[in-house]
Amino acid sequence: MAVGEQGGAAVAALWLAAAVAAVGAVVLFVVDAGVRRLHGWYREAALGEERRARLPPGEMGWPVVGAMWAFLRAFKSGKPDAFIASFVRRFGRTGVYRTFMFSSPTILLTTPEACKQVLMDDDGFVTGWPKATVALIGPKSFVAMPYDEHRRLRKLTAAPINGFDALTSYLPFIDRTVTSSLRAWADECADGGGEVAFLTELRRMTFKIIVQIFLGGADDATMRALERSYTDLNYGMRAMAINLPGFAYHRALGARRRLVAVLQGVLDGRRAATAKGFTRSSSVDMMDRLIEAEDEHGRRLEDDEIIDILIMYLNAGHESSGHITMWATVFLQENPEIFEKAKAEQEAIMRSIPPTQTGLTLRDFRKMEYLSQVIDETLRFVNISFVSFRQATKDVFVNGYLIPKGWKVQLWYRSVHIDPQVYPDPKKFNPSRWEGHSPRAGTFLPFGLGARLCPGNDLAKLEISVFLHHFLLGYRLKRTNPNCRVRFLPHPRPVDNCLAKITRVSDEY
Ligand code: HEM
Repeated sequence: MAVGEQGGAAVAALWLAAAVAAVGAVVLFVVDAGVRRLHGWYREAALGEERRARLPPGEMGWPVVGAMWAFLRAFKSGKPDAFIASFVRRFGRTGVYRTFMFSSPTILLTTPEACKQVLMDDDGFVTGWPKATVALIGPKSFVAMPYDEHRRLRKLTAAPINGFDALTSYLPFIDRTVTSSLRAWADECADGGGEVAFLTELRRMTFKIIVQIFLGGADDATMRALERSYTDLNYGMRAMAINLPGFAYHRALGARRRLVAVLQGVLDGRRAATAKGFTRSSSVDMMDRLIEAEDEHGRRLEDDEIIDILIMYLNAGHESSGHITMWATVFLQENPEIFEKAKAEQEAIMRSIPPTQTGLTLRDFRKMEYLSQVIDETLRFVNISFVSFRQATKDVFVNGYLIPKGWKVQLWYRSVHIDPQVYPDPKKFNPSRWEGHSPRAGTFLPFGLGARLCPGNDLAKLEISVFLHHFLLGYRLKRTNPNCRVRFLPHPRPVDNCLAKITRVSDEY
């Protein structure tokens, strides 16, 4: 073949390949659009025309996965806000969108007003955690409990954690645990120039505190076993529910089985001791309260109910507090002006404490106004609980759009906290924005709102404040990888768990 002919054949082949690719792309586009439309029709047809017309904008996406890929992609690529931003871009700033996630038709709510309406409507909504999460936390815990049972057990368990008397009684233990932990880490870093995984250590510390409150403490081996299991449990919480070896969800189910076994062992020990007539020397803890609790018909809780409530509380009671303590410390250390202002406040508080007083009191804690602003700003900025789950028990209209009975609802606290209309310059860490500012209802939701408001909110703030108080007065943190990548699932954290050197800077410590 002549050279000219060869060139012509190559060009023709290129044209053919381009034509095949173009046809392929069109076919893919048509198939993709068709499958999405079919899935939408399948999920929405039963609503009938009138109700369908009132649905918020959005789409169901592909069967089975829906928006899960987009959600995981955004969070795993370090751009969590890209997920909701894509709804805003495609469907407008309605603040209410429909989609398909965690195997269910779902409504996403992203504005303070919409979140507040749903959180305050106990008649129209119950909790709606994905089935896979319920299987991990426990079907008999608060995440899946009927309304009346939830009210009763919440009352029973919340008062002993959050009231003035409860906090006063926990404060000395928190104070001791914080000071001894800081001292131990500084010693470890001093010897041979070592480092600590600051987040891992903080999670251990907050876990120790919550185990003391709920189980009256535990030996080191039990504590480590529980802690490790909780780490696996949490990784599985926001992962795809694939129960196959090698997947996070599979490991999390194994972790739950181990947690049940450990807690069953503690419970059996308590029951056996009671049967033999032994009385415990230490004071009453949450496990005792749950064992003794009776409803109005004299019914006591079964072992599996007690264990599920404990698994939930022990998890909720240490993960978020540990993470927020780490971020608040990091932000303080990264912002010298904020650090100095917070430190000056703590020094003033120390000067006001009478020499006869040992340790901090709740009165001192109440004087920590600026530190409280630092913590609120950290809660807003970090968005540790970025979303909450509900399910509609009847048709409800939000912002003029229908949430059909039975559909799941996701409340995007994260979107509320980074809305520039609510928080000007939202990507700036600025504790002073809280000075003299009482947030409008629904605009600040780090602990949720309404009947499911976090029962540990005051305890969490107390723990974090006590830690920061001692840190500001006696220690400094130097991160090994200050620009370390942040992973956003299950909670925002640096991938190196905040590897750092802790240095003691005051002789008082
Ligand atoms: C900084 C720390 C914490 C944060 C950011 C946080 C956040 C939250 C949020 C947003 C909710 C509401 C979930 C919803 O609306 O469905 C919640 C519920 C809950 N939290 Fe916390 N929490 C923290 C600390 C604690 C502590 C220390 C405890 C235990 C002592 C605790 C125990 C619980 C429990 C049991 C629930 C479920 C309440 C219910 O369904 O009635 N949390 N938390």
